[in-house]
Amino acid sequence: MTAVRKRRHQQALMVSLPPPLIPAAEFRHGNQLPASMLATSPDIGNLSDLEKLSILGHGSGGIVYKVSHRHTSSVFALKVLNTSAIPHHEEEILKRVNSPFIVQCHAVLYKDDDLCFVMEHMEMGSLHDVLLANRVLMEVVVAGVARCVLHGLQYLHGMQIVHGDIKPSNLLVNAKGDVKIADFGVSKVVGGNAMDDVSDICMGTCAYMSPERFDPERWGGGEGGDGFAGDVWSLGVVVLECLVGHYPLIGTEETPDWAALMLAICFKERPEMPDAASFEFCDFVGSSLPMRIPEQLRTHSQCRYMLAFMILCE
Ligand SMILES: Nc1ncnc2c1ncn2[C@@H]1O[C@H](COP(=O)(O)OP(=O)(O)OP(=O)(O)O)[C@@H](O)[C@H]1O
Repeated sequence: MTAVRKRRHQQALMVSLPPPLIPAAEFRHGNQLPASMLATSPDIGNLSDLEKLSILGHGSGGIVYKVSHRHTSSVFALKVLNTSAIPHHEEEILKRVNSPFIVQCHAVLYKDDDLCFVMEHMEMGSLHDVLLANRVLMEVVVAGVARCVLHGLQYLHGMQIVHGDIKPSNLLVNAKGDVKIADFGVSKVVGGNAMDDVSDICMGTCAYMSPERFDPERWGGGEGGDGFAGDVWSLGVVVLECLVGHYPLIGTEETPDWAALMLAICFKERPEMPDAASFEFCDFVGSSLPMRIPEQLRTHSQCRYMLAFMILCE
């Protein structure tokens, strides 16, 4: 079995991504951030300025189109949400954030019942699409993904924003291989110094939820929980998934229903690491997904965030 796994790993398809933004050596030694290369927002005042080219994807609340700006020929992604399904804080958060690690929103437009976000177009689609095409990613690529997402989370958390739904389909990849965080449909701005009850955060996708989001009362996510560490937990699951090529917390033969996920997330021992994974990789994932740590430690969940980030940047 071990030999098969090793062979499978060695056969990992060469990823069609360009080399990661941050090479593996920097993953260990933590050099400076790449310079921010934010595009200046063009003047998009009207939906009629945009020509629909194709459909990029469907989400729970709407459709995302690839569009072209009629005057400049610049290409964007247009996310159209029906207002009856408006996610709570998406508009407010998108207008607030500006980071090379977050998918940029150039304009917010309204038409009848539709709320439309003109977004930076991420040419390679989501990390979910990349995984479907490549099955697994090499560790050096996964390290670049982890670093980009952690920088994005550090930025969001610094602005008191809990993303709440970090998963492969919400991490988008551009033509250069940069990975950026998208979709603030269930995000929340945490108020002032007094952290809100994390159970108040709209629920993201079950499979990537941390124990305290899954079961706040049992795992210290209620009063005193801050919700930030849950984003880092989700990243840990994503990172492991990229390396093993499937959702890593339950077996491929198991049905990922609520009960199976609850048992795996809240009660399982540490997930099995791939044989070929480096010590640093195992350490990073272990810090993001500290299964079975004492309950009182979970309430200081910011520790988990700091720990994961420090290990990555040391
Ligand atoms: N800026 C973008 N550039 C390129 N493709 C995009 C962009 N934004 C979204 N997409 C594509 O559209 C899909 C749907 O995105 P959307 O944010 O609406 O929903 P989702 O995150 O997939 O689902 P849900 O909102 O239900 O969690 C994404 O998975 C991605 O493939």
